[in-house]
Amino acid sequence: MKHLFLINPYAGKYDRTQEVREKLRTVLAGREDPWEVAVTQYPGHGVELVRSAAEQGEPLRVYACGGDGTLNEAVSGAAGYAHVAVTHYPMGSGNDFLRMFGPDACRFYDLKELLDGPQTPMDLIECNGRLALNVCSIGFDARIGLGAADFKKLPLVSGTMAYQLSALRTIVQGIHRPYRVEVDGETLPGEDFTLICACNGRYYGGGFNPSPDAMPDDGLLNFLIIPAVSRFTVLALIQKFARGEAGEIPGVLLRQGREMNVTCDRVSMINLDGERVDGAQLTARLSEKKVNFIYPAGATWG
Ligand SMILES: Nc1ncnc2c1ncn2[C@@H]1O[C@H](COP(=O)(O)OP(=O)(O)OP(=O)(O)O)[C@@H](O)[C@H]1O
Repeated sequence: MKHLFLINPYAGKYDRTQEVREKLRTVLAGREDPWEVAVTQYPGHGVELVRSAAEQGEPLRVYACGGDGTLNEAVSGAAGYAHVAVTHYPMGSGNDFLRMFGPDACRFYDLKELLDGPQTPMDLIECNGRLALNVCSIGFDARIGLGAADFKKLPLVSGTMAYQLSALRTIVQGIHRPYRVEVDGETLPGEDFTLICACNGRYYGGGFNPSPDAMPDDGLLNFLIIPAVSRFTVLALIQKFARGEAGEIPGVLLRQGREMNVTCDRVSMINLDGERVDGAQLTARLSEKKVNFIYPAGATWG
């Protein structure tokens, strides 16, 4: 059994590569299993590194040392390889996928818990030809979260301020847009929507909880479709969304299924586990039991 530690030096607030290397030397001292550190050099490199390690054919455990983007890359590289398993050693700013483990989420910070942890097959979302483990979305949330990058580049603008400016721009430009939404062949009623999510996990965007009941191993995706809301009610919507009460928003549509198709009237930002993909069409399809996920023994997500 080989262990591969995939480190993203750009995750979180500063580069922790050296710190992780030192920790690994201590934690792995005396163990016979071969292990290796791979540091990502550019976005997408993690997928290539994990896939080429998987193709060697021997049993492999991959530890994504970074945030949700790094976990996404590790999972995308490991998907479909039965002899490979992946876990998350959280070092990002959000680390949202792990939040569904509740009080057990903090156990992922202990490498020893992960080294011998059990594994279970989890579903993935195939989204416009890429893979996601957690949440794919389009609409108000994606425009704010992904659009913040435009403001982060400006001088004197902090991270929080970038999100506030992005929220302001999104509200001014219009909260809802015309979309055609279809879930498992059923066209959903309505023409204008605020936000559309396909959830395998439960949290995203730094703790927002669109789907408190989503289970990443139940062979189903949870879809949340929020209709058009006014500028006056958007704050109440955000609060409910953060607390996992989106189902109480008037007119909200909740579905469980295997495939959602969304057509937009223009090329839009699509959120895929916190990463940006642009398109005028979103297809989010269940990819059942596609990756093995390692967790601390006894930790639960049910
Ligand atoms: N060497 C690199 N240079 C630039 N970007 C990189 C490099 N390696 C990985 N990346 C990219 O860094 C991005 C951010 O990584 P990640 O999501 O893991 O951290 P984060 O944003 O701090 O955490 P979270 O998503 O949990 O908030 C990802 O899009 C990944 O593709």
